[in-house]
Amino acid sequence: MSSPWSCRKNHRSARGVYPLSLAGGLWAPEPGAGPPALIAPAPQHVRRLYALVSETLRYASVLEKLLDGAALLQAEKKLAPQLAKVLVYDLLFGKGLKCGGRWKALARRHRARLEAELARMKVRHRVSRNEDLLAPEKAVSAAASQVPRYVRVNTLKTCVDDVIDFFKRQGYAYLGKAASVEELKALSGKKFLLDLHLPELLVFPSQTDLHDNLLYTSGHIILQDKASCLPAFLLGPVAGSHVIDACAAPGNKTSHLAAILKNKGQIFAFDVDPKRVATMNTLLTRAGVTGCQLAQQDFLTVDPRDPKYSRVTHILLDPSCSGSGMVTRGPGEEAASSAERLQALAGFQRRVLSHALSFPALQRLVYSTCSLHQEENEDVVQAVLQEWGSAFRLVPAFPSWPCRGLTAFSGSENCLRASPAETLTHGFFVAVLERCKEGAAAPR
Ligand SMILES: C[S@@+](CC[C@H](N)C(=O)[O-])C[C@H]1O[C@@H](n2cnc3c(N)ncnc32)[C@H](O)[C@@H]1O
Repeated sequence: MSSPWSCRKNHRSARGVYPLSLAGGLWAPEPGAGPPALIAPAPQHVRRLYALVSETLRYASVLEKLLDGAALLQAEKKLAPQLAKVLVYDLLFGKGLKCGGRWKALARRHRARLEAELARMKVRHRVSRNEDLLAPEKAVSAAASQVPRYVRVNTLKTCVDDVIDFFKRQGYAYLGKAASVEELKALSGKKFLLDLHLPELLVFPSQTDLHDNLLYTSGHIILQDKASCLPAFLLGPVAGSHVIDACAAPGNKTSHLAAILKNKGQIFAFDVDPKRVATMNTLLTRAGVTGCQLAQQDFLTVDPRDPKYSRVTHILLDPSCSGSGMVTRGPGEEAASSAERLQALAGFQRRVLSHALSFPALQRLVYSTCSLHQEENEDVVQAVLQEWGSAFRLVPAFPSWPCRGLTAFSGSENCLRASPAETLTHGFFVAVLERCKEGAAAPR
């Protein structure tokens, strides 16, 4: 931006002048045109120049990501980064390039790639307006403060009616079953509702702290986000089933599975992290879970042909992910989801999902992440389904759930997504896979 820009009234390009356009568009010098003739700027052009520069600066971080994504500076080695930002700002967000010559031609050459990158960015951030790209972190934390306190009743130890009575005795007003997400959003003070989607979930205002509550410390209630209750609910094994929880610690979904199974059947729970396994052991005991074999083991090393797992019909797979959907995270943390890290995570997620599908008696599997990234969600599901040919299919996950998978491939709307803004939950993704009747037994 340190170039000696000056303004001129008419729109014609002229060698040797560095004019900025009328109406906020950019005029740029012909490369190699020699030193500019200095033209005294008219006041209205100074205002437009100022507006262009300050708007470019306002969008600087978005523009940097667009330049990176489209690899513009790698493709155009002579293009200075600051000039690139102004050009791209004007091309995509301004009034359209009004400059002539080589810069305009350069920007137009990359237009399709830049526009595609902008479209992808909007899909990733689930926004439709350019403005909304400016401070996604702010938008997320504002939405996060609206996420209610969800309380899952642990039916291994108590029932919904008893918990409602308990809270009423503690001075909370019970407002019945919610009819809409708006009702959840409007909750305040010492009031609570029964959730509209999940039968054993109570909903309190977001500031409600129940960590010291007797029902929590005794394992009668579990403080678990609504989205995180979806995987076990949608896996829905009948009592007596054999189920694997592949990446299980700290075990909220495992104890939910045990509640759905009424402690009848068998859960094989694995986690690679010894500390998390120790915590999980304590929490499962507190929740009254029996019939669960917990192993500190890399799930990828578990042998699907071991006769021990010959009756496993259901698998819950909630692998490590970027966590970009977790709304309690600090604003800077999203930056850690570099392309490299995402690629590594997605590679692991594909391997672990494919491994899970190789259990011979498997009928139904739920894959979930608390990530917003398509790379860890729809893309993983698509790649593994392709790998397995016609052996497994994606089935509609909770058809009445309002927020669906991104349109990444045909059928991806069968997946569901959750977000603070749309479903008043953490950001989350769920896919439900079922074995096809005539399906092949091994991946292609
Ligand atoms: C998202 S967390 C699981 C949360 C858990 N499902 C719950 O609801 O409480 C992912 C877990 O996967 C575990 N993990 C990562 N790689 C693994 C592997 N190869 N085998 C088993 N567990 C793994 C991590 O240690 C972590 O505890």
